[in-house]
Amino acid sequence: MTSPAVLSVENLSLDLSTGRQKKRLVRNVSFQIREREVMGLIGESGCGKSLTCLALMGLLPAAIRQTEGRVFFNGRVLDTLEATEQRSLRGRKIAMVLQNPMSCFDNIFTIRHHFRETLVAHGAQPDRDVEAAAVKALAEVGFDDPESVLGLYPFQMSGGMLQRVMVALAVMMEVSLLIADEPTTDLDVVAQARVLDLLTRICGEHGLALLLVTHDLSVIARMADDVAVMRGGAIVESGTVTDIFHSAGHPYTQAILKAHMSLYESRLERLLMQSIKN
Ligand SMILES: Nc1ncnc2c1ncn2[C@@H]1O[C@H](COP(=O)(O)OP(=O)(O)OP(=O)(O)O)[C@@H](O)[C@H]1O
Repeated sequence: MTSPAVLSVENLSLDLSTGRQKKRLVRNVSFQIREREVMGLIGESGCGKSLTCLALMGLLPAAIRQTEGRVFFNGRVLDTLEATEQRSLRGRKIAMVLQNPMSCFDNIFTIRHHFRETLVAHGAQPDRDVEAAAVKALAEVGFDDPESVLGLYPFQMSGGMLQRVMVALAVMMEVSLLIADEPTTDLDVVAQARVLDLLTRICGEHGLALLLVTHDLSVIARMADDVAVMRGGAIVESGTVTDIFHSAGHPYTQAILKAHMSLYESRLERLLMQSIKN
């Protein structure tokens, strides 16, 4: 029996509207993510991946609006919920990990303050045992000394550490859906592997669904169950990773798979494979 959809996006369209400019940036995007499923979203730069994620979080820039379509979260239409209920749901049940996590933190407040504010923003009592919940979540995402992390300011932490704090906030809030928008882009390879391992482990242990945006097809091959390919604001092809990678139907998907092979099926990869075998 297939598990129910945590997120269901139906014909989502997003339009830019400024004084002079009107433009459709995302058109008729539809996909579903089920419990415990990892869905990859790939596509060329500027095709609308991040805007799609921001729309799901209710965080679109002021000039961009959702003009068509509906988003269901656990069977409930997000748009028809009261504004406060929507805000509460997004953040309490849906969390996002960004490529540039610094933009999500305020440098003048400690990590402790961010944990406290997140809980309070979603209706918890400020005197609840924030400290214990935060320490537990920070330990879960691999911090050896979580108590001391609570006293740090964001500017004292690396991008990889702040991403782990974002995942810890999601763990503490017990979200059901995590959206990771290019979580490895700004990291060195060791930190990349650490973040991907962390996402895999946390999603597995907590039964989260994951929407993973990346340009890296190896990451999709390794982590995702399904994949949707975007181009020019629309999804041109979607299906299981096995189906799409084995027999891509759309010329754009075929082109990116071919480009990936020519880039990475390289001498370096062969040498690495040999050294692993030896
Ligand atoms: N605040 C904004 N105002 C106007 N246009 C915007 C804004 N944000 C994004 N866009 C435009 O919307 C389109 C989609 O942008 P988006 O950031 O979603 O692309 P993307 O697929 O995530 O790209 P990348 O892979 O490079 O991150 C682009 O043409 C971009 O220029």
